Amino acid sequence: MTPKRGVPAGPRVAVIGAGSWGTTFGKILADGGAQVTMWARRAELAHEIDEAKRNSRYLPGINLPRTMAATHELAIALQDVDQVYLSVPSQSLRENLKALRPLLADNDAKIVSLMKGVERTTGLRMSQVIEQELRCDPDRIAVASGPNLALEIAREQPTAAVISSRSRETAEEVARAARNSYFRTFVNTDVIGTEFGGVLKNLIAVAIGIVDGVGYGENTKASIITRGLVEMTDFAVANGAHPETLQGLAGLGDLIATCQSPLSRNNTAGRLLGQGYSFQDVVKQMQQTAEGLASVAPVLQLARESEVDMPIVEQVKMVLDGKMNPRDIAPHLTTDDDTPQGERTNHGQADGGGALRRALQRAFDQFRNGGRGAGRD
Ligand SMILES: NC(=O)c1ccc[n+]([C@@H]2O[C@H](COP(=O)([O-])OP(=O)(O)OC[C@H]3O[C@@H](n4cnc5c(N)ncnc54)[C@H](O)[C@@H]3O)[C@@H](O)[C@H]2O)c1
Ligand SMILES: O=P(O)(O)OC[C@H](O)CO
Repeated sequence: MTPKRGVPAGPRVAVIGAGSWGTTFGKILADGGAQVTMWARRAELAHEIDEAKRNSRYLPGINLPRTMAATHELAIALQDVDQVYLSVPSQSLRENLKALRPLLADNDAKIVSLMKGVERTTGLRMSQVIEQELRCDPDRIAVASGPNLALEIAREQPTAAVISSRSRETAEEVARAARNSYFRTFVNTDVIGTEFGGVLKNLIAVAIGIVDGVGYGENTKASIITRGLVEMTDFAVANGAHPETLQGLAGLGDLIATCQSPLSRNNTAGRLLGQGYSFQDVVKQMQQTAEGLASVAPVLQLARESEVDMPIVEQVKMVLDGKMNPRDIAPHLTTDDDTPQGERTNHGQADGGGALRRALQRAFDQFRNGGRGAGRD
């Protein structure tokens, strides 16, 4: 790792994971004045970023800031850091945190998740996995989300995102570091809604990719996006989120970007499925992380537990499992083929307010438990 030239005055930060999003976020932070050290799994990639200021595999054609350093040694990346940003595939987060934990034992740095998946084996959100593995105060944890296609941001196209933490102070501290002339950050304290927005839009983007691959047009896609937002909101609210969060950057905003863009890996994976490739072929062809593919099953499990209908996500699972012809996905946008269903526009009204009622019941149970429980953030 070379010494940093013209060391900036901002916070010292480490970014764990040097794929397309980790590297782009490192650039956002460095361009905002932070002292950034990237950690890459492969020594050659760390060397390329550190020396050539390029990441040719994940961000071809992008020049990285001169002040950005990189290493493949975790201990070096984490030395005296104020903030740690995590950007590895969601299914590998837990194993990575086990390696981080001893190195962060004497450090109360803020920990920020940049990931948009849930853990397949537990159904936990990334901030919950962080809390468990690092055994740290949730007030130190934040998540970043929004319509954030890495390559567009690496090209410095103007973009907004939201930083969420149970502690508004933490959210603001992270938001101050993660902003610059082309990247603006808002804050909220709805960690559940912010994380689920990012997870769920991936699943709807897979559905959009599927119908695109089949050759259906804009009516089909608009129908899926609109009904998809209803599913996202019902699910998130039933699991403790605020409905407004799903109307914001981490919900609707990200849904639009991911469903519209050929840069989206989830959208691309769906398109291949729609063109007739099997799930195994799609996984083989994907060079980068498409989180939606691993999140479908745990999300549906959580949906069943919280009694939320997710007809679109159910159909994505059936296509992934080879149990539904992609051409058949669109006619099944409702759960009931015989009785016309109400198109409710206020969350929680589709089932007579059931989702809202369950969320209130959970809040009440938690209150009775003295604040302990799953919906703490
Ligand atoms: N790319 C985007 O536009 C974007 C935007 C917002 C959020 N995200 C989220 O960021 C997260 C990371 O995505 P990405 O786009 O950077 O993925 P990517 O596929 O571009 O990069 C993943 C990185 O993780 C590394 N990696 C793979 N397995 C690993 C393991 N077991 N341990 C440690 N490192 C491992 C890879 O070598 C690579 O450097 C995902 O959750 C994704 O949903 C991505
Ligand atoms: O490429 P995707 O599908 O992982 O989407 C990237 C970002 O999440 C868009 O906000």
